[in-house]
Amino acid sequence: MSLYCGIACRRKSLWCYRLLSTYVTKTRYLLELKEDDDACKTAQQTGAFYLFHSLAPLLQKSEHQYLAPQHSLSELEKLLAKFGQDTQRIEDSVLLGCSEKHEAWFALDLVLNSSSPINASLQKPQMETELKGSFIELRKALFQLNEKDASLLSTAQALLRWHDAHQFCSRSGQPTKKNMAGSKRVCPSNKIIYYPQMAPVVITLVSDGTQCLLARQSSFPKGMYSALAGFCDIGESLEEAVRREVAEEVGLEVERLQYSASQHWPFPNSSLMIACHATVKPGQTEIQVNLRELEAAAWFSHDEVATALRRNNPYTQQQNGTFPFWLPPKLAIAHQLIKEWVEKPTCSALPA
Ligand SMILES: NC(=O)C1=CN([C@@H]2O[C@H](COP(=O)(O)OP(=O)(O)OC[C@H]3O[C@@H](n4cnc5c(N)ncnc54)[C@H](O)[C@@H]3O)[C@@H](O)[C@H]2O)C=CC1
Ligand SMILES: [Mg+2]
Repeated sequence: MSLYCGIACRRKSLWCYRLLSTYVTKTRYLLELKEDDDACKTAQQTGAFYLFHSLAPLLQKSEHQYLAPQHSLSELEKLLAKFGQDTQRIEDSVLLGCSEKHEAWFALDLVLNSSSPINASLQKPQMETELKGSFIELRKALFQLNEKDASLLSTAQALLRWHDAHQFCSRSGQPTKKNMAGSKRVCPSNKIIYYPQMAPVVITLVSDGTQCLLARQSSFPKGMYSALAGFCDIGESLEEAVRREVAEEVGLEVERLQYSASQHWPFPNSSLMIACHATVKPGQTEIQVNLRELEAAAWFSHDEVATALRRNNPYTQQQNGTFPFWLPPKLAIAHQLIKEWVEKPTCSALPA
């Protein structure tokens, strides 16, 4: 689908209108909202707001999944009045994206960044009653959201958390000021601009050609195994980070590496998960688990992994008290990486 968006590009003093795709016009519109506070404020008039309470999104339960309700600006203004807050609070909201029809989406945390104290008579349970929903920890709800809501709420939580943690300039100690969209903060005294950041993390599915290596940390839910993951060190390339993480965590050297996909991951802070397949050197498969980082690691056959991917109810404890081997849910990039390997076990191709 494409349309004339009215964005003009100047070429030799002539304005020429190009036929731009819906995606391009949407992207340009969002860029304008990030750069122009007035345009962003105007977008709030027709925008939709997702609400949070101390970084937990407002959700409504519907059958086996959660839905994230949206509120219009006028609904939000009425709610803020009921909660004893100034409508000025709306300026604390952050821009998340927009629909194809340029309805902008925002997120506002009703508690964080709040300069006006919350009406003591209206605490969280009363707010939930008023909002006909519950504020639920994103970690608990993420896998019961549809893909669009999961992605929007992950971005929202990451941005709201970043703003909450960057209220002051690390150079001057003065309060920083958020732009209307929330895409940056500026220190008024020295003009330093702070942008939201993500930490790069490599996640690698190591294979020996026929089996794949999965590991678990003691903090994982019982029975769950995943691919090896680790934060990139400063100065490292992606390839170097993969080699180091695999060596550190399971004492193996990887030889071949293939990029698969990436994903924003909001926990515990904001990470960019970069997923790769890798193969170990032939005959070098003996694992030496680093017990400071992992609880266990093991090689799994193609059949074992394919069966685990089909498992629906992973938390069910077996009669002997153990939990069945299961894998991260569909929305996690680890799941996609493992599924890719099951469908094509010889993924890894490039030298590491
Ligand atoms: N979306 C997905 O499918 C998956 C996501 N993950 C995420 O990957 C991330 C990294 O995995 P881990 O094995 O925990 O990493 P890791 O193997 O690097 O170990 C974590 C340790 O690294 C250090 N570290 C270095 N840089 C850090 C930074 N920027 N932030 C925090 N700690 C840092 C800390 O000492 C920390 O305890 C986790 O946050 C986890 O949530 C992990 C597996 C699957
Ligand atoms: Mg790790």
